[in-house]
Amino acid sequence: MNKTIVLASNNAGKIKEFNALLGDMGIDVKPQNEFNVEEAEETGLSFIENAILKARNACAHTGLPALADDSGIEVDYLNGAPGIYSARFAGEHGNNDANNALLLEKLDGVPELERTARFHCVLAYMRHKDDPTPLVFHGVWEGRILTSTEGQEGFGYDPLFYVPECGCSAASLPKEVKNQISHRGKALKQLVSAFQQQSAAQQGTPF
Ligand SMILES: O=P(O)(O)OP(=O)(O)OP(=O)(O)OC[C@H]1O[C@@H](n2cnc3c(O)ncnc32)[C@H](O)[C@@H]1O
Ligand SMILES: [Mg+2]
Repeated sequence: MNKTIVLASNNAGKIKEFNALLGDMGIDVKPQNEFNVEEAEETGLSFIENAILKARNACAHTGLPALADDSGIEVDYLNGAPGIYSARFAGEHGNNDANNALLLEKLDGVPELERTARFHCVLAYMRHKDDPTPLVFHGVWEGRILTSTEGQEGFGYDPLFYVPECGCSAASLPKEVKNQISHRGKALKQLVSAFQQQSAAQQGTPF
């Protein structure tokens, strides 16, 4: 299964997680900045729409198959915010410290039981820009929002995301553990098994 796929993401944290998870599968994923792909505008109203927009944009610029990830955190007390706007919650795209500070501020004084939240990760894989049947996978990771940051690993909201099954924040988990149980890890496992099935059905012709 040696095939190059463009990874339609500019997020260094995500790219590291993808390399760790897909490298072992013999799938060569190259970030879109290696092809000077311009960032897609995320104008969709759902993770699914945005993931497809990003994948289509990378296919169009490279002529290669592309995989995109649109993800974010849904906080129940905030009626699902920041959701698809997670990267730009505090205004400036990708300012993790500002996003985390704003989340803490909005949940100030909210008791533990009402701080439930979950990460979503939607992956879209497209063979080419006009692919009429993008493959879409969705992984979810349940937890709650801490009252202060904890841990140094990961990226984004990880320092504020308490993982009940581990008894610590996502940013306190070794990366191998996060990759096994996270929203992204779950979505990627579905993708890998779809690739394997397809490859078997096509007698070795990779996806
Ligand atoms: O669109 P690309 O280029 O992939 O990079 P991005 O950072 O803009 O990515 P998104 O549009 O999907 O926004 C997702 C945001 O949700 C947060 N997020 C997603 N997955 C996360 C994870 O595993 N841990 C912590 N925060 C995460 C983080 O703040 C991301 O910036
Ligand atoms: Mg983005």
